[in-house]
Amino acid sequence: MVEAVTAQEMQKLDRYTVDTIGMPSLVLMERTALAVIEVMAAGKFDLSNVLVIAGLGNNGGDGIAIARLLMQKGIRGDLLVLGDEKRAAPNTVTQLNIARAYGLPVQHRVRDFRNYTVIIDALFGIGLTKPVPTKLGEVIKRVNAANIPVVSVDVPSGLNATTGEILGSSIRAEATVTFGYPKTGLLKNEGLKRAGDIYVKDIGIYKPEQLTPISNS
Ligand SMILES: NC(=O)C1=CN([C@@H]2O[C@H](COP(=O)(O)OP(=O)(O)OC[C@H]3O[C@@H](n4cnc5c(N)ncnc54)[C@H](O)[C@@H]3O)[C@@H](O)[C@H]2O)[C@H](O)CC1
Ligand SMILES: [K+]
Repeated sequence: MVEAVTAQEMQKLDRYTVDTIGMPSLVLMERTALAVIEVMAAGKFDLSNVLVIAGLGNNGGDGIAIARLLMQKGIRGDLLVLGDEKRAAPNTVTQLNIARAYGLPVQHRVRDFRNYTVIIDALFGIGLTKPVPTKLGEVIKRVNAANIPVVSVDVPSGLNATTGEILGSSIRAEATVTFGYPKTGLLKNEGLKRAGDIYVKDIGIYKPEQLTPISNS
């Protein structure tokens, strides 16, 4: 497995890719969504009724893009956005506008998680640094109690992506699709127990030392 990175190291690589390489962040977000779809389509998950749970940060933005792509493939499911949309990150607002423009309904509450065959967890990603707000902690507990397979986007929500410690409460995932490099928090402490199968997907973010042109010798 390639060398793992901390949340900060990943955020630095993200900024380098956007600011120095010039890759638009929405393109990276679309690639994260396509990467998760690729894993979901590999046949290990029952896609009869998919629930995407999205937060307000860019992890949520990934989730909204995933929900839109699933709908456009004719997959039955729902998108649940948790939090006040007015406080969402800019790219997450953009993803919400795109989803609605394509006709995807956006829900803000779901009564029973047990109606779904798989849940995609896009509540929090590597940006979570403080304990999960109480209400969202309750949702995480209800998701875990529903015993439905969960696929986490980048990191199981509620985990510190660097230390693998739980910040209040955290999702227990069947699988985690993480981007660019494994996160150190997926490989130790509670992270190791809650990440499930880890898929590391290339979205075009590389360490500068790995950018040396491939010599056509
Ligand atoms: N370089 C990459 O790997 C890319 C990663 N992407 C995705 O972006 C997230 C990281 O996004 P960020 O905005 O930094 O933070 P999080 O989404 O992890 O959110 C945590 C942050 O947001 C607050 N928050 C979120 N939802 C709520 C809510 N409902 N109520 C209150 N607060 C909320 C939370 O408190 C934290 O402060 C990374 O994991 C990837 O999934 C990019 O999409 C592409 C490039
Ligand atoms: K997540």
